[in-house]
Amino acid sequence: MMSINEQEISEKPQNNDSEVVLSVNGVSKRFCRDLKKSLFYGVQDIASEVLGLREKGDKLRPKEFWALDNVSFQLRRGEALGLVGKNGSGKSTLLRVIAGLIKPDTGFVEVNGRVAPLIALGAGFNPILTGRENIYANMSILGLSKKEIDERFDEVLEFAEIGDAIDSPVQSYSSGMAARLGFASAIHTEPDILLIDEVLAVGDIRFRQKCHRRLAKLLNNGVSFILVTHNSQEIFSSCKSAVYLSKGKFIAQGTPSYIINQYEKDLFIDKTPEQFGTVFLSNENKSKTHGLNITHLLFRDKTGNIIKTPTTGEQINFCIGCEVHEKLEKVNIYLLISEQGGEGDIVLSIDSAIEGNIFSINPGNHEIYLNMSPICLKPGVYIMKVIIKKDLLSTLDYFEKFFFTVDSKKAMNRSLFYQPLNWNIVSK
Ligand SMILES: Nc1ncnc2c1ncn2[C@@H]1O[C@H](COP(=O)(O)OP(=O)(O)OP(=O)(O)O)[C@@H](O)[C@H]1O
Repeated sequence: MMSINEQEISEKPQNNDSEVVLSVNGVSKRFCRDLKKSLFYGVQDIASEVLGLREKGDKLRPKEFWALDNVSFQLRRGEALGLVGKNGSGKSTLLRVIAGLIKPDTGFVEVNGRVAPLIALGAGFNPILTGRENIYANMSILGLSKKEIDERFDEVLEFAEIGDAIDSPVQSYSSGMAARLGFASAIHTEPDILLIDEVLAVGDIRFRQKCHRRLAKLLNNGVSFILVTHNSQEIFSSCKSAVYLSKGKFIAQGTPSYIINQYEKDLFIDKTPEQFGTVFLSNENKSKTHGLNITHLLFRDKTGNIIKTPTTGEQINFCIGCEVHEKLEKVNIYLLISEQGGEGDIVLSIDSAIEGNIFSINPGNHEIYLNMSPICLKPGVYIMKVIIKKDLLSTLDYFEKFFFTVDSKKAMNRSLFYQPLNWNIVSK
């Protein structure tokens, strides 16, 4: 588990005075991968509960695992909280526990108000009932009387924009139509807390925008929501804070930019080699005939210390270590940087020759310094291809994939690159 550092604390939303509407306290939930054992444990748990012998659920039985492991956080009135984590990290399970659909094995959830869960597609609709029947069933489960539903029905229908399909069985709906109806009926129950699990992902862009506008309005009226999405942009545009879960554990809570950076970094680091941010090469079996071999690639700060992870906006030197076997003239360096996990587009292409940097290098061991002051890559994981050429054409040596991470020390504007900024107000 990541330690809560100073930055995280300083980046926590500063709304401590507002009312807590949801408090998740040390919640754990265990599941079993084995169907037979799972059924057996289910029967065992029911029997123990009936007989008042229910053991503390803090131990795993064979084939069980923690889908949620001691998760705690709070949600305040009018707060929009994004919930992020890899597939299977426990996000939906957490929402189900909060909605009261499943019982935690340890810990408890305190809710102050009405919770409207919009979990998975169709928000729990019955497929053989019509949209109309489902609205009545759904809204009454959420605590509305028939009269209240009658009064709101037209508004729900208008918001959902599904027209005549309202009288067809929900099983004939597309996933987008079911999501529209689910969202429309949930927001019209006047909830205090909305739980939104990926339902917006299936809507078309226009409907998603309409949902986000409505969510902003609800927030202003004091409604709180938890939004689960794999779309980071949605968290940026809708949420003021975010929680990061990994393997059922609470990892961190903070501003969207801090949490998404942390999450995206972890997402890609899993797939990258151990030599991350520095690489040392053995050139024992390499031919020396080209006159130069790359020995290492790394970053150094201005005093020469090796830095594994450069920080956006800070000065850094990218260093190419090389062993030169003969005097070389007209050497140029070519660097191509792309984002790991991106579309493969080059985010930064540097050809030293273009800006007139063509080097002569004597035999011996050297480090070629590229001073970046500051480094303007945004926080993320990158792959760099390094090519050293002679006479602009022949390749002396190259390194295909140098992986490195760029970190950030503070919250940053979300953009394609970092722009150093200084604001001033000048009196005229
Ligand atoms: N009823 C269940 N029985 C057994 N295992 C379950 C059950 N429900 C969920 N799990 C497991 O619990 C873990 C957490 O699942 P959960 O659906 O909460 O993850 P998630 O973060 O919502 O994932 P995704 O992003 O893919 O929707 C997964 O390993 C999943 O397979």
